[in-house]
Amino acid sequence: MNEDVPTLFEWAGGTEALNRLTHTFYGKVSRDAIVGPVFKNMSPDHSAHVAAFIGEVFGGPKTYSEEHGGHREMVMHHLGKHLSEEQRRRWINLLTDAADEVGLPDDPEFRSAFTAYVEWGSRLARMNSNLGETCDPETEPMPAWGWGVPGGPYKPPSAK
Ligand code: HEM
Repeated sequence: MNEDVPTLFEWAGGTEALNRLTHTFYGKVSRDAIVGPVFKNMSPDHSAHVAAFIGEVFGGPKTYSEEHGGHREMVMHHLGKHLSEEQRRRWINLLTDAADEVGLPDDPEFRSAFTAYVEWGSRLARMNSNLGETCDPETEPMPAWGWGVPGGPYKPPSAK
């Protein structure tokens, strides 16, 4: 990728913005009747860990890999949770609400990449949650997400 192109992590606003996102999001999750019950035992660090995970996927620091067990650990957290499609969809809807509420960039390019990643990741999380012991998390590398087909950050028409 061209060195002048910011990563999704940088464009999102870095660690501080992603922490704001997940903090607001898990507040909504914990109050929600559909998805709240599966998170009733989440740790106080949960939102910071998920922010670190997403940040790393988006090209930020490798904090989740270096300090929180890496991709394998994330997959392991979902095994046996038996998530339903209704719960996954609510998770996505609440995350999108939180993204708007905390003012994550709302340009078409960023939201396309963001939504593609969480749609993909949440479907894998749901699949893994129903796999039980047949899942081998070792074979799943940490994903690295980019801008995708839109091809880079939004540029206002006058800057093109
Ligand atoms: C892109 C999608 C997703 C990502 C990146 C993600 C990431 C993570 C991470 C990093 C953890 C471990 C947190 C920690 O270390 O404390 C975790 C745990 C968990 N996730 Fe996800 N997740 C995703 C989707 C989902 C969805 C769609 C659901 C449910 C509808 C879900 C339910 C859970 C649950 C129940 C836990 C364990 C909570 C506990 O410790 O009790 N995840 N997730």
